[in-house]
Amino acid sequence: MVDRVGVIGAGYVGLTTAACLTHLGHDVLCIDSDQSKVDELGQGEVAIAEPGLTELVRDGLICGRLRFSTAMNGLAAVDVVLLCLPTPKGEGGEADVRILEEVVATLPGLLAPGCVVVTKSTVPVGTGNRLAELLRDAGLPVVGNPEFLREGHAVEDFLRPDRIVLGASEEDQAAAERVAALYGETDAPVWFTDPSSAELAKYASNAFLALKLSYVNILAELCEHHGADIRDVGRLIGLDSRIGPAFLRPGPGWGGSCLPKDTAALLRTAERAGVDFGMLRDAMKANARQQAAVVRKIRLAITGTPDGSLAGVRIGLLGLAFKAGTGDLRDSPALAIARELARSGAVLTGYDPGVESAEPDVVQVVDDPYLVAKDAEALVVLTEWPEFRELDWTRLAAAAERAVVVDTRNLLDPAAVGEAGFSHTRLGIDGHGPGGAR
Ligand SMILES: NC(=O)c1ccc[n+]([C@@H]2O[C@H](COP(=O)([O-])OP(=O)(O)OC[C@H]3O[C@@H](n4cnc5c(N)ncnc54)[C@H](O)[C@@H]3O)[C@@H](O)[C@H]2O)c1
Ligand SMILES: O=c1ccn([C@@H]2O[C@H](COP(=O)(O)OP(=O)(O)O[C@H]3O[C@H](CO)[C@@H](O)[C@H](O)[C@H]3O)[C@@H](O)[C@H]2O)c(=O)[nH]1
Repeated sequence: MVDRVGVIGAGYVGLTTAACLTHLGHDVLCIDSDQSKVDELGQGEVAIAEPGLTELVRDGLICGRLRFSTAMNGLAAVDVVLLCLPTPKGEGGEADVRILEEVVATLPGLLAPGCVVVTKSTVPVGTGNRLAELLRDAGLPVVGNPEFLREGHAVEDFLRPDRIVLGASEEDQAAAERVAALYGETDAPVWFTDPSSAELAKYASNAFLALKLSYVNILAELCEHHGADIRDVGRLIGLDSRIGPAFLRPGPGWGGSCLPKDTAALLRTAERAGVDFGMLRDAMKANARQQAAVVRKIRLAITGTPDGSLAGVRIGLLGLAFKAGTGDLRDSPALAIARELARSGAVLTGYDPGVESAEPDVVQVVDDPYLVAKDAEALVVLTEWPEFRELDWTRLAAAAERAVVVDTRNLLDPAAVGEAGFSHTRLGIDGHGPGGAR
């Protein structure tokens, strides 16, 4: 069945949702309060780099089933409206749902009775029940449908998700069925549950990933103390089907627009409920320590001591985004490390295939990876873009003042950087065993 769908918010989640639902045959009106974004999208210009997204947006515009607007009144004609609004980190760590609540408060005056209101934003447990109560008198059923897409894989994850979660009260089950039908034929398990379970499942999923990552980052440190290799340790624990191989690569810390804010929000939820979720607090602390440890490694590689001065030292950064495949700088560990290096007096140049500009007082962004090496005393790989492996390391060595590379993603080919004369610092690989020199 073709539905007339409204999507509010045209960011990573909203634009992907709008474009993919159009692709699945629906008629979609996508609303955003940002006039310039709406104008650009109406011209088929997509500012975020997501494989396949621009094509889907343009296909939708051409066939006339995808429209963009800032005007909410067009929503009067839709059967389902999906809320894809920001829920940023508020004071004390909890999710700030004010934008969402302000928009929801306007819906009874805008939507036709029977229109299904769907929360795709990540919202704290209890939000769905509260919204359902608020909208019941207006005859608007509410369904929670948390989104699990990853940046850089947004379209693929939306169209082929691991699961579709629908959280609704007993009386809104028919509405939940209607939302499930939006996705058409799918191989994914479609799971109907209550609103609170759907909300908690979303936070629990991100928090579990964060726990796994902090675990592997600490293991990498332990590997260094014992001369072990984190790649082998990760592979060997990942072969246990109960653990699985994903999310076992150490790095400069986990970041992005979701994991940091969602772990903080879940911790706050637990604190409010009087539930001790100390392991989550520890994982967050370990993440902050990881970024500090990387800064110490960089100091050590350049000055020979973990506390050495970086005043006036030129450092080239390869990668600024929080992970490869995106230009997103929100809560990027790479940028946090850059800030710390800049605070210590280092002079930074950075290149990232997805990033055109960052914080000018921290790092000068260039559009050529070889420029970051110019007169640098060290290169630091902070984001795992595969193309960094393919760089001409002899050329980089020639441009640099000193051939020193700190590879916080264990990405580079040791033979290629070694042959070019670089000293190569990695995470959890090159330790010297107990009592060895560090
Ligand atoms: N980014 C992800 O990978 C991802 C994945 C799953 C879930 N989520 C969750 O989805 C939600 C949205 O995240 P996002 O990354 O898409 O955010 P985003 O910041 O990329 O996009 C939000 C959009 O909402 C618009 N907006 C803000 N206020 C508005 C208003 N009052 N009316 C209309 N539009 C308004 C903004 O202009 C922006 O375009 C959050 O709750 C997030 O936690 C994000
Ligand atoms: O082995 C690994 C895997 C990931 N990371 C880091 O972990 C962070 C998070 O990566 P990822 O989860 O891929 O980022 P997001 O695109 O923010 O996606 C997460 O957050 C989204 C928003 O809630 C969810 O929808 C997704 O399911 C969830 O994976 C990044 O800094 C990565 O560099 C590592 O350091 N090592």
